[in-house]
Amino acid sequence: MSWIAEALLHVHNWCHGVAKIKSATPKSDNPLRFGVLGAAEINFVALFDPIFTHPGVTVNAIVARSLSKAQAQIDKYQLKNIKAYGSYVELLDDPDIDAVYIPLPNGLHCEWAIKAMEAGKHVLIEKPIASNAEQARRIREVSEKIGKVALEAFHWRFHPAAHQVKEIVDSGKHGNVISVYAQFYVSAGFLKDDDIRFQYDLGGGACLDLAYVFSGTTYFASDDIRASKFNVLAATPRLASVDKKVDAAMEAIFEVEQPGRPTIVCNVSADIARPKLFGLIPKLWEGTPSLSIELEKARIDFPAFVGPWLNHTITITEKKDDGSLSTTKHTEQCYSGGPQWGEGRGERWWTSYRYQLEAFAEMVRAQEAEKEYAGPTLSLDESVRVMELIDAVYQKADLPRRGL
Ligand SMILES: NC(=O)C1=CN([C@@H]2O[C@H](COP(=O)(O)OP(=O)(O)OC[C@H]3O[C@@H](n4cnc5c(N)ncnc54)[C@H](OP(=O)(O)O)[C@@H]3O)[C@@H](O)[C@H]2O)C=CC1
Ligand SMILES: O=C1OC[C@@H](O)[C@H](O)[C@H]1O
Repeated sequence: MSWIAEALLHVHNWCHGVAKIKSATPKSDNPLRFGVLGAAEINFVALFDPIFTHPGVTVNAIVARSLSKAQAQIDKYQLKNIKAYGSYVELLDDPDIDAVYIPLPNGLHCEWAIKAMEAGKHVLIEKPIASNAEQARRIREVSEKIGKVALEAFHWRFHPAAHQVKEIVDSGKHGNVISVYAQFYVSAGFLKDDDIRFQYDLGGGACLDLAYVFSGTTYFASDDIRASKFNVLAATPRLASVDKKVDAAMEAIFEVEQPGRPTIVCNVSADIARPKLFGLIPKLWEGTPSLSIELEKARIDFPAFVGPWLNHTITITEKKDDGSLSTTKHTEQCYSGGPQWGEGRGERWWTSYRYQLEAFAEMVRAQEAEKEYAGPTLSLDESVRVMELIDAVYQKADLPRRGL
């Protein structure tokens, strides 16, 4: 599945001349040294590519359950000066590793994030942070106790476009938020039946795999997610043919209640095996994620909210007095700087993963220097709240929580 993101990234990098920038990026004397837990498909897009343009970060080791698989990934991407390991514990024992990236199946995130922190490493954990809220709380507890950074890799939250939309919403200029809608579909056939996403024991299911729809709706609906109360009103799954505990698709409606604000209704729709048209044609036109925010005086459309680095638009359509949409529209884009990074930070060509890496590296440096990190972030409290919402959706749908 990640081959699609990788192909798009190659086109993006080619269009922006990133190859030259990569070869012209020297590494600092004291870089943050990453070890990668698993030769996962997503490694190139989410970690290697951003590292190539970050002067302060290197990848120093990859481990796979078989040494030859780790070595094969090193060879495939022509990575230099990297150790290959054949046992996860061996990598965690390596004193030359400062931080561990965890692109394991969701059901293994919690176990290995905790083991990595206990081995003295900071952790960047692929989304979703864990299989359920209880596991997410355990990660938060260990991170706080040991004093290591643990960050959920919801990369879209680090892109300036997301911050721009958030600022527009929070400005109050368009009134209160009434509702938020988010969808993300993957066409049937893109994921094989034995994919980790269809395995209950590995934390499979549309809600967890496409958790962006929960992260997106709650981010824009909540002033402070810690003070928001979520009530799941409806959750309708379509079960996977390979395992009836796994949601191939989920449609859910939930309310967000917060002090001093009108209740907001959120609708989410996620599908990891979207049925084809006439059973034959993948509905590729439905393939891009999308998100819309209905406010009292306007509607904001932020399609491609998950991958704004490729190309995005933020369209604000004003409403007439009767609440219907007017023809007055305004479209903007934001690829660098923005309200949270600030003027001059980032580049047009930075992917959301590159922004995420920038933030993670700064968080680690701040933590090590016992300083406050003030840049864009995604707190473990937010990660826990999103997982609590997903647990509640599974409960409403009469499906077992993952990770039991
Ligand atoms: N941020 C993003 O844009 C994306 C994030 N993701 C997330 O990344 C994670 C990995 O996804 P993806 O790269 O597609 O998955 P892959 O199946 O390619 O990778 C999963 C890795 O987990 C390891 N693994 C360990 N135990 C098991 C097991 N019991 N069964 C299967 N694999 C195991 C394998 O490692 P080994 O090499 O040791 O055999 C494998 O490399 C998921 O959490 C997913 O949600 C995925 C795609 C995009
Ligand atoms: O970005 C993504 O796209 C498709 C999903 O299956 C994947 O896990 C997700 O992170």
